[in-house]
Amino acid sequence: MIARTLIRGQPFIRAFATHAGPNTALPAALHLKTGQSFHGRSFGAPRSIFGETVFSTSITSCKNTESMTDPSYRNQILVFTTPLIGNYGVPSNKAPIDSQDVGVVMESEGIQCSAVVVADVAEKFSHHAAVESLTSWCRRFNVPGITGVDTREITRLLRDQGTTLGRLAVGVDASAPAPTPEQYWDPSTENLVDQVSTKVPYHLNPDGDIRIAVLDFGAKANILRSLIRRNAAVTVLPWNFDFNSIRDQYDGLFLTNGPGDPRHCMEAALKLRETLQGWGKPIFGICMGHQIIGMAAGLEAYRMTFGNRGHNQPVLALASSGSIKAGRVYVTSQNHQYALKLTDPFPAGWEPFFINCNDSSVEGIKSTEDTGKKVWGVQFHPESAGGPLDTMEVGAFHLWYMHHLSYSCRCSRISLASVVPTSSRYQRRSPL
Ligand SMILES: NC(=O)CC[C@H](N)C(=O)O
Repeated sequence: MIARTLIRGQPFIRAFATHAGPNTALPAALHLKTGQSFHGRSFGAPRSIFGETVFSTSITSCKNTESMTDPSYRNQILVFTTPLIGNYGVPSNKAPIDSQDVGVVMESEGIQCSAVVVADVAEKFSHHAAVESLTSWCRRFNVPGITGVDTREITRLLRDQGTTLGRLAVGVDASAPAPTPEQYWDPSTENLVDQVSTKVPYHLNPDGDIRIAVLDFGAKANILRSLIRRNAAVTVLPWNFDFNSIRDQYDGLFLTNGPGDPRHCMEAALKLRETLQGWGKPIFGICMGHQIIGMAAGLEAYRMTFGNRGHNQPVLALASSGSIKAGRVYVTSQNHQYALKLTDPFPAGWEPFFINCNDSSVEGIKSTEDTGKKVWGVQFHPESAGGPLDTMEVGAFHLWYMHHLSYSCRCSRISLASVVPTSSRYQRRSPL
């Protein structure tokens, strides 16, 4: 069969034949709260859901399983801008029993996003590690998908109007009228972290040579893997655990990624403020963890109109640290809707570390050297999975200095004013 799609507005015939869905597929419709509807075919679970519609510009379609199992995508309807998804199939999620691993191959036990939107889903797949199709995997986890829609048009809308509440209607629901604006459910009103964080503390690699406590806001498995593969003994704690009561047992504290609005986790930021005042050991956070560190430092978190999702987000380093050099741009993996507000000057004792080259949002913060503290957070995902490894060293270096408990960051800095435009004109549009 020949599939038709559009490349840059021109009809384009794709002459390979692996990806046509079954003709028996149910109808499906993606409705946006802003009034637009897109009609296509259903794949995966035959059920209708509400969620927040977001797009990812990741072009590594074989890594879609890593995005879909990332707990930070919880309750989101994920639109892939890569048109053909599923041709690599889905691997088994069981990690080898004898490895020093976290037990899963992907980023968590199952699919975390609430639905997926794919221009052209592949029913047939081919990869040495694949055990099932995207469709059957989605069905097993009760996650619906829609295919046969123009994801470029949906993405163009989202990049102009911002992340939008949506409903994926499947089967008879697809021909029912679209919901009224009041009927859309907004996941950002809920504390999603509380739904995905571990309920009880647990240990990984207990014989490791440094002891790291991890506050779990919805940890991606690769963050935990990255720590234990560097031989850290890891204790994973619920997001709102009172770390201050046990902090003397640890060499460092790590705050993970996680879904939703960080302001629902103010409780954790206030506890961290206490930690920052009385505990001099290294603290590092990724994405949600970085936002919590920022809120503890006195910065404000806000909801971005567009968010950044993809594995091709450029960030500029403003300070040198380890192998990271001020003035260099790094390509990073990202998945966030919220950010820390850029203020100039920063709160005393803190400085911006990275800045997004597209929209000037804060991509990293760190404690200043004069404070003697060893704290930093990055908005992007240095651990990748999926994404580029450019900034792996940010995490690895941090772990290294956690281990040696020394801190050196004496190189040049770039002033914020020299790189961030004073006008807001660069921030009006999502940079796709
Ligand atoms: N990947 C993450 O940790 C996401 C952080 C937060 N939930 C946001 O959307 O900004």
